[in-house]
Amino acid sequence: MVNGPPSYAATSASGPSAQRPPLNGHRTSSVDAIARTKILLLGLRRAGKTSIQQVLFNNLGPKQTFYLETTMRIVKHNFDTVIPLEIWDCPGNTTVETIGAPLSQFATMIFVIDIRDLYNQPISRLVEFIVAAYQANPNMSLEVFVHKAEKLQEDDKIENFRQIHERVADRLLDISPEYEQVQLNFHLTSVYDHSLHEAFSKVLHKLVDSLPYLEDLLNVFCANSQSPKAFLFDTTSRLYIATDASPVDSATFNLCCDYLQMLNSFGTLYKSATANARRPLPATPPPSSSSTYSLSPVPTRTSDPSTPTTGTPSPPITNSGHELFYPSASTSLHPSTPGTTLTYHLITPQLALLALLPTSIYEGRRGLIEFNVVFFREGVQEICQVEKESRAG
Ligand SMILES: Nc1nc2c(ncn2[C@@H]2O[C@H](COP(=O)(O)OP(=O)(O)OP(=O)(O)O)[C@@H](O)[C@H]2O)c(=O)[nH]1
Repeated sequence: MVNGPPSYAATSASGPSAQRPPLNGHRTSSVDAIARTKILLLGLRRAGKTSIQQVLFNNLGPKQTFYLETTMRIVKHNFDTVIPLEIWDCPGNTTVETIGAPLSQFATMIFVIDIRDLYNQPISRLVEFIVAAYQANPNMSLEVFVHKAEKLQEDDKIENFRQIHERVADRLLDISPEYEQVQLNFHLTSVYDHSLHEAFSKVLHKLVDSLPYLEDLLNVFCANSQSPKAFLFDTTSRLYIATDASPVDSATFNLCCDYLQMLNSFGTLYKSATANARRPLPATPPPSSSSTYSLSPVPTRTSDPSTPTTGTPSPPITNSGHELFYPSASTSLHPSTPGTTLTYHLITPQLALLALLPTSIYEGRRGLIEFNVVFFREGVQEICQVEKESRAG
């Protein structure tokens, strides 16, 4: 049974603005004067740092990374999602001394190690950075991406991963027993599958102060829509910003990633003059992000529940003719009864709700699903607004 519209009164009234924890590791960038959360991307030469940044945030195809040039100096990349990020892509020879900024400025340090690199050098460099980062800011998230994982067979992959983990822990312990308590997070990643997206999503979760509120909204949406799983995705990077309380299984996550990729790739094919005509556009477009989608205003109700959309996306909203996004779309995953439908609803210009729904609910109770989406959207937009206000100036 699908319930009525959820009430977000508690979340809104006492929520993000009232109880927000202080922002950690945020500093105002001199360029756009908003507090960007800084992420340090480190690792030896050819480890895959630039590939990671480009695949996630610049829509570069995994095979295209082959042609990336060596990074010679630190490059700062801005990316706007639910929080504004500043990612520092460092050259392979960067050391604690040459980084040119206090480590306390960074909210997260990601160190990339090639999974086949079991030698001393990357581990020594990693340990050096961990010690310096821990001393500068014990609350900094320390993440290790054991990268290019797809290159090895399953057994070797696990074994190398374990060895890298063990060697880092041993080296830290050799320096001082104090470092036993350092919280290190290891992830197996590759640009050739969605492991990179899943790992980076987990990194992002630690940086989003409003995560509990977003999760609450997703839990309410799932409960009221009989959805077994729902994600709030960043549409461009395909990182999930939050999910409901049920466990994330990689197969579902991959499916959502693939679906988003398909919508992103085929977007231009669905360019529709009628969509333009239906929705008034602002006289001056809002400031754009590095997202490939435009920052158009999101209507409070994006699709007409009476129009079936199963299997095909709704016409996209376009802004200035070349950038566009879909207000909603859906696809049937298991055509046989009872069946599951994967739905997509744009929530803000950067964020989309992807939810699994029983097909019978999706087809029989569309009005209520759409109604729940409207309430979810209002909650998320309010949270985003609070995030934005807290960082402005
Ligand atoms: N097999 C595989 N190759 C990868 C992966 N990620 C990156 N590469 C390759 O690794 C090589 C180096 O990638 P880069 O992104 O330039 O590495 P980097 O760490 O930025 O290197 P520097 O700029 O020299 O510091 C390229 O040929 C990429 O195609 C991966 O997940 N799997």
